[in-house]
Amino acid sequence: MNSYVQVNHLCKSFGQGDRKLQVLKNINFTIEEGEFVCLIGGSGCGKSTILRLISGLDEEYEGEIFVDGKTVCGTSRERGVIFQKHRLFPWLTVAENIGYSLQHTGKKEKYEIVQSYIDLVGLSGFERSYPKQLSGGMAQRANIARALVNNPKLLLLDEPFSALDAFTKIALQKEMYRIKEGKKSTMLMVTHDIEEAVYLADKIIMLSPKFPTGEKIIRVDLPRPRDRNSKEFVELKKYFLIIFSVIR
Ligand SMILES: Nc1ncnc2c1ncn2[C@@H]1O[C@H](COP(=O)(O)OP(=O)(O)OP(=O)(O)O)[C@@H](O)[C@H]1O
Repeated sequence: MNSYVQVNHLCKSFGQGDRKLQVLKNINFTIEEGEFVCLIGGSGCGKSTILRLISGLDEEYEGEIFVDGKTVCGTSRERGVIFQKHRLFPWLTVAENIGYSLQHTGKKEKYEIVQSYIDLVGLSGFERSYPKQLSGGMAQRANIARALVNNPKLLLLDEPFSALDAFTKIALQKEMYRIKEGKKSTMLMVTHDIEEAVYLADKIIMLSPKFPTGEKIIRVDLPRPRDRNSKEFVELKKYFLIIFSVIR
């Protein structure tokens, strides 16, 4: 059976001639339907580039990228993207931002859908607020709801919590996993935070040109809900930190 996402022999360069920079060299991995996968690696190793290629925002590469058995061709509502900084429209309210892409949905249905996502991300009471009236964590919640409203089968997240304070970050990590389980979506998240990866991921893909094939894939089999203070969690985190210190 084919995996939901299949990346085969992926290579990507920027620039040409003397200025050519090869960022990705022979990257291979798969993501199964419903899996939560984290992508980690040193700064500049090409994590965001992989996300952009899978999302279809960048279509120039060598190798193969299949999502749901089809070669990725341009962006699609089936693949939602969440960036580090929210991209809410400042002139629209939270509810209007979340419902923005539902332009062809009837008024009553649209209201119900938007409200259900507002509830899902814990923003009830802030429907009529504007982005500038929200905290960083609340804006990112609205951003997540806006991506989820299209019911994407695959959610691509580029360091979505890195600008948040530690408490908000932990709360949103928990909610992200709850949302993934509830909506049965598949998620690929880029992160610098090893603890975040060990907490969330079913599988961690480490990127480094120091690995023979450009990447190393490690399954995280800790039971859920995960306890950040358990011996197994702390040991796994230490293990990743050691590998990370060698490969970056
Ligand atoms: N549009 C572009 N044009 C030229 N070079 C680019 C472009 N996008 C990315 N790069 C280069 O590709 C490399 C990988 O960038 P990318 O953003 O994928 O890395 P990253 O692993 O996500 O980094 P970080 O963890 O610091 O965000 C970097 O050297 C970057 O300068």
